[in-house]
Amino acid sequence: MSTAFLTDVDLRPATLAPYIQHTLIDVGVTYDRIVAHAEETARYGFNAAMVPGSWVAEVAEVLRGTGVEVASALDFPTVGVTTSAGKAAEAESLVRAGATQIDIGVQIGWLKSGRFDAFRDDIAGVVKASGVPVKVMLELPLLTPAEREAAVALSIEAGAAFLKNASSGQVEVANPDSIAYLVARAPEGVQVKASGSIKSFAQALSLLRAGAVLLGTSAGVAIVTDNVTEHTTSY
Ligand SMILES: O=C[C@H](O)COP(=O)(O)O
Repeated sequence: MSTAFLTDVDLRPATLAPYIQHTLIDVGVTYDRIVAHAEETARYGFNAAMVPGSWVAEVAEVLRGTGVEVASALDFPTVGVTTSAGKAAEAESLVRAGATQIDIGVQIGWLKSGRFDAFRDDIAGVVKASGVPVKVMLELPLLTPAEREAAVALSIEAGAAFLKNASSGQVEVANPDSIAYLVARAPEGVQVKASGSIKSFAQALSLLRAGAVLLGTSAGVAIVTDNVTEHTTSY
């Protein structure tokens, strides 16, 4: 995915749609809501519909033939509670159901306990079992500087396709500094996804300018229609 458009003169909210992963991971999501979300994802031309694993098959069915990706998140929102074997098995079943990308919560408790091999192998197990691009949710604000360095290096070693600053806005409001930190450490072939309370076109643009190539947000429609009341237009 290229960010060449960022130098274009035609920078409008709608041009960001292909960079947005349209997210709906709420408790109690119904069939009607999930189908509407999938249809909306295709209608606005978002990169992917990011949905709970339990609805992946239905979303894949709606999006069949549209070219829109189907993404899901493992061990989320309960980050760090799922076993490695459970994650790998779930990853395999999500891909069988139609997921083409997987985001995963990582075991930062293991990292903080010095269990580096276990931390890496937990991610590698999902990479191997899924065979699709895996995005690692690093929860950067919860890590010390040394833990951040280790988490990034171990994720890359494990085969992560994307480094992601955080799983949600409860952990971090996505910001250009975190994205630049990850971009500076991502080798060729590894990219950066921004996530966490991305609510406005201006904020989205600042994250892309920092080097993110994907934005995970539940406010995709507001961003691409620039229908966000709280932001002051400064782009
Ligand atoms: O990766 C996606 C995030 O969970 C999006 O959630 P949010 O828009 O509520 O921050």
